[in-house]
Amino acid sequence: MKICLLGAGALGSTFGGTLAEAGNEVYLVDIFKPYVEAVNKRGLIFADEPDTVVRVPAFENTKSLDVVDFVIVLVKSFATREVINSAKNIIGDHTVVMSLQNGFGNENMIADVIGSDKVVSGKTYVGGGMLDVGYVRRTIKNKMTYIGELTGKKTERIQKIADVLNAAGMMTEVSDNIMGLIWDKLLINAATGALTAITGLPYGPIYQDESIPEIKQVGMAVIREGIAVAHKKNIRLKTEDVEKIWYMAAENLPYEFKTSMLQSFERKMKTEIDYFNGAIAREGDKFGVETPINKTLVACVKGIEYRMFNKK
Ligand SMILES: NC(=O)C1=CN([C@@H]2O[C@H](COP(=O)(O)OP(=O)(O)OC[C@H]3O[C@@H](n4cnc5c(N)ncnc54)[C@H](OP(=O)(O)O)[C@@H]3O)[C@@H](O)[C@H]2O)C=CC1
Ligand SMILES: CC(C)(CO)C(=O)C(=O)O
Repeated sequence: MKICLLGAGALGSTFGGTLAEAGNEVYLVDIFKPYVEAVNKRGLIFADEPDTVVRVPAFENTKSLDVVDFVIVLVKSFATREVINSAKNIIGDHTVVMSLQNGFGNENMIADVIGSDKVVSGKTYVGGGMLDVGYVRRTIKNKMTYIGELTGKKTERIQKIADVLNAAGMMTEVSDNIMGLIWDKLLINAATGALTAITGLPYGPIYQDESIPEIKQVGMAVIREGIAVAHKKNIRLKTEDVEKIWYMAAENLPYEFKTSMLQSFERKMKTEIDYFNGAIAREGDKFGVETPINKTLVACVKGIEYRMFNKK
């Protein structure tokens, strides 16, 4: 299959490189020039044991590419609209575009640009970490990816994509409830992302030691508000057990684990807060559900971002 990764950071490289290894024709597209140069010069390197080098072409944009069969969007959510607008030339009548990003709202942004008939969605528990430019740690073993049509239908095209991912060793299931899966993960990201980013704490003190009970209380309040919004939207969640969802966020993750939002702050980068707690707050406003705790966390994270980017 001819596949283009829009955004070849930690997770885009993980998916793109693994799909290329399995024999697909893969193109990695990323605006970070040193990455593109490094991958084209010495290949994409996975920190496996031992290292694996995957030869896969990388590009700074899609200008020189033709129409592909399948596009996976893996930029951070705040860059979704821009990246899809810049990649219209590779999207033909039969191209399928899938967001595997965290957060809520990416599918709508993509559909606004190319039409909803070409858009499918996915949620993944696969992990990627960029250890150095073009040098990536991938966590694939026993990590599920769920994909689905926005309509919930089990179509031939979604099954074909699942087959391609499974053939590359990425365990994938087609779901008829992709919106439910999006919200299951949204609750997890909203509960832990902002609280860890604001406090600067890894999971250990929060989950293993339970040193600060107030953090768990606030995290659970975030989840409760999210479930209330999901109810109004008729979203089918996997579980509504608030405490279970709180602990699911830390399943199989080590003491020193840092959420993606904390990692963004540590790299002095913008966060996906608008698509995590911000999305719950926006949907709450739309459906008449109060979300004061989520709104407070959005305000705190945005305040920190402002301070970071407006230093005098
Ligand atoms: N990493 C992980 O383990 C997981 C990540 N996710 C989700 O996956 C998504 C991607 O995350 P992750 O890979 O960690 O993020 P990264 O920041 O590592 O990767 C995103 C990449 O996209 C690049 N980019 C930004 N704008 C454009 C553009 N217009 N065109 C091309 N490339 C662009 C960025 O470049 P630059 O940095 O120069 O802006 C960066 O290299 C997020 O939604 C995240 O929440 C979900 C599950 C696990
Ligand atoms: C690992 C997890 C699920 C947070 O718990 C995550 O997706 C993130 O860090 O963004």
